Amino acid sequence: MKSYVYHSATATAHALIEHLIAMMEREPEKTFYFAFSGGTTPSLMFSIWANEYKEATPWMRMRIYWVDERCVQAEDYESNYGTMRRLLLEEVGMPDEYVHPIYGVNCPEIEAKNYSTLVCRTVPLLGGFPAFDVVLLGAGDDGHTSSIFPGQEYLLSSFHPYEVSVNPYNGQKRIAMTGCLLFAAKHLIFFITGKNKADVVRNILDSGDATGPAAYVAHHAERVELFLDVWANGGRLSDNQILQPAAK
Ligand SMILES: O=C1O[C@H](COP(=O)(O)O)[C@@H](O)[C@H](O)[C@H]1O
Repeated sequence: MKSYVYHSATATAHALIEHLIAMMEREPEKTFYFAFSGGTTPSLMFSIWANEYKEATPWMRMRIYWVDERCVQAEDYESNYGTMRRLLLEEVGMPDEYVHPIYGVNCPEIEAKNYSTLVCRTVPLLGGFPAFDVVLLGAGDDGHTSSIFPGQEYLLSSFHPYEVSVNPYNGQKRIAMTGCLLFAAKHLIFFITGKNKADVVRNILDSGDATGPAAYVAHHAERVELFLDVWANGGRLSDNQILQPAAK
């Protein structure tokens, strides 16, 4: 596992975008299959990407999928697809045929099956499973990742690519990428910022027992990278430098 720590969420987002663009530049003939997470953390990255890297990004070689979705309509502020569409995809003119949303408004059980079928049909297989080039993950401060919450670890060993999960805090249904795709990804990248994530990041970086889905995935997947801001890393920019929060 490699971790990269930057002095702010903005700097982390810049570094991650540049990392992804560099990855695509190294293979100029290749089409890249991305699965993006939702939540609030990637919103900053989407805005920076649209505003500062529109010309530098090979959009036509990107295929866009989602790690997870909340079962709401795309116009809802909670929609992971709706957020990325508004902040990034519409801004850069990404063609619809390259974008594969999870339809949160559909019956969750049917949508999980349909999306699993779509992913199996369109994402190149490796060892019998669809293998995304990049799966971008976040983590909740309770240790959830994708939409796999603590107590739902059985989804990590599911052979269905996507399954229905439930947000235990409000009963909202979700559609979540499960272990069979998470562990098949060529690059699994966590993008985590903010001091409320420091405990979960410590658990991810700690080689001891994982205490939640995010740490479990990080400990058991290959080629895991963490893009962190200093606050998610417990105030540490490096092993010997501990920052204090700036006074407001
Ligand atoms: O509910 C979700 O939470 C996590 C973390 O979200 P954040 O708002 O704390 O950034 C996210 O990775 C996941 O995709 C999302 O649906």
